[in-house]
Amino acid sequence: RIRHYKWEVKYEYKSPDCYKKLMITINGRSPGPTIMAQQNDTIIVELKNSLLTENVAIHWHGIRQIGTPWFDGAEGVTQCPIVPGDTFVYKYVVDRPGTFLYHAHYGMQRVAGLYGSIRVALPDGESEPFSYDYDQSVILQDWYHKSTYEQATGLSSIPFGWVGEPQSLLIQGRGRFDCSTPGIEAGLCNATNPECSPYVITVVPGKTYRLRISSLTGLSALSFEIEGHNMTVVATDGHYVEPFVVKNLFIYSGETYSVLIKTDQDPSRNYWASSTVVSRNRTTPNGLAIFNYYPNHPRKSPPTVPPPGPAWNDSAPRVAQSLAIKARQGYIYPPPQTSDRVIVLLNTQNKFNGYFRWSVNNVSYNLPHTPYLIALKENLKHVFDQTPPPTGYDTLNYDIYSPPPNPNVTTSNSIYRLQFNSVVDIVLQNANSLSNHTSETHPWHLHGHNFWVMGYGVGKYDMVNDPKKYNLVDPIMKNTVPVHPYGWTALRFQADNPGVWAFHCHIESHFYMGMGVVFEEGIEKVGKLPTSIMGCGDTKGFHRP
Ligand SMILES: O=C1O[C@H]([C@@H](O)CO)C(O)=C1O
Repeated sequence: RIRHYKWEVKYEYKSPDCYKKLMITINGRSPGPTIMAQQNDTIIVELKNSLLTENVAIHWHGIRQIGTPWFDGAEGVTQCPIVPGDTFVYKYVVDRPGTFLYHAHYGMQRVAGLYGSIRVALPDGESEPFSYDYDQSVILQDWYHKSTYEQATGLSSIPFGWVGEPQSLLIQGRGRFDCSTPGIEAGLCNATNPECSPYVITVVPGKTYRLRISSLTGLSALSFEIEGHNMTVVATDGHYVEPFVVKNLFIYSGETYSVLIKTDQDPSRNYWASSTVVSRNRTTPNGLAIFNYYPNHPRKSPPTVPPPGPAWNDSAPRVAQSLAIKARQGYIYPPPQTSDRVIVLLNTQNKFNGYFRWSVNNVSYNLPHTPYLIALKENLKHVFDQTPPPTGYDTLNYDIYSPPPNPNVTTSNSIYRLQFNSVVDIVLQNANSLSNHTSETHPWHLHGHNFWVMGYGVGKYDMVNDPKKYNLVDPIMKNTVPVHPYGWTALRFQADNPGVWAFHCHIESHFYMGMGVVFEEGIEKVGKLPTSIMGCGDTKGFHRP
């Protein structure tokens, strides 16, 4: 089956949290339309860029793009940007059932509202290993009143202008900023605007709901809960999880979870659904939606105060949740028991020529102007640094509990070239940032693959002993995974998807500040590139037949 979408991307004034600002919409909406498909369908999205003065590119987050690496949507990696006025056609197969996402992958555009979800159902005749009566998707987001241009300019200025904590948290595109905050210009914030009335999840008593919860925050790690209701986690990133029950779900930018919720509480009232910032000293109020028991009025406020959420600085329950996620019995894809190569990636905040940057093994990442996929296929060796980036750091002497001793780094656009079909282990090692006693949570997202999550640990990764603790039996497969403060996370994947794939921190400002790497595998197996991805950098003129 072919699912054909026509999207127009443009700026519009919106008030998702009652405060009026420019937002990027798809066909007038943010979140954009949900792509509904069945496994093995072909998705065609005809995207018209009506942003007037701004390029665009859209990444299909969690879709592996097998055989179509040129439609991954990572600007600078797999395609040239789509220029204003142009229409670009994405065409790819959704090869796995589950919940996935799409979002802008150009500059810091995602945080302007250009995102949505993809829901892929099982083929006819197949059924899920759990049952439910209703199925609903909710995207969590954090929201800033400064434009992405102001944010990006601050991040790349001296003195450094940090984006700061978000002004509000959105649940399915709706949040609430306090319009009586001092200093707000008259007329910009209107608490009675229907655009910012809380999102309502209406439920019938005595049923089971599947809630597909995803996060596309720009910065925040979140805890999500529904007052008085437990949630049974059953899937993440398109893979079934051995079920476990939580009161609150920790979710990081780029992750998706399916949970089951029984509507078995007092049906005479409504309940709060709430998102709370964790892992950073929060100043943002909780995001609130209404979990509405039919037939109560959907706007009737619950009689209770919203749940405060967990303590922001207690990382133990977050690590515990990470450790609890295992592949579901009967749906286990056993990992290769050994790997061919180990790449350790030290995550640090540093400076380069006085600019704040994030880096991996002391190299801060810059995207080239000519996309790698085209450069590699056409053998344009001069467009990026051909020296491979470092595969580790000084594990013996580096103290992950102190700010970097040499805070200065280099920048590079070089890439890791992986042997086709080889098994690669990646160890993400977290450390102290430039501020004392601070280590942040970074959600890392890999394009083109699902990886096995082999293990998590606190402290410095031990090359000899920690691999012995890997889960070789039932590790979950995911596409996005957190590395916890002062901790490490180990992943394994098979380099079996010909193409060029980004791997980066999903915090929008951190990727913008250099927190990412790129892998190449099997470039010689990549088919003929479509000319539509060309036209920028050294590929100018390539689009002529
Ligand atoms: O990249 C970042 O910069 C700030 C801070 O470290 C410096 O202001 C912060 O919290 C980040 O995540």
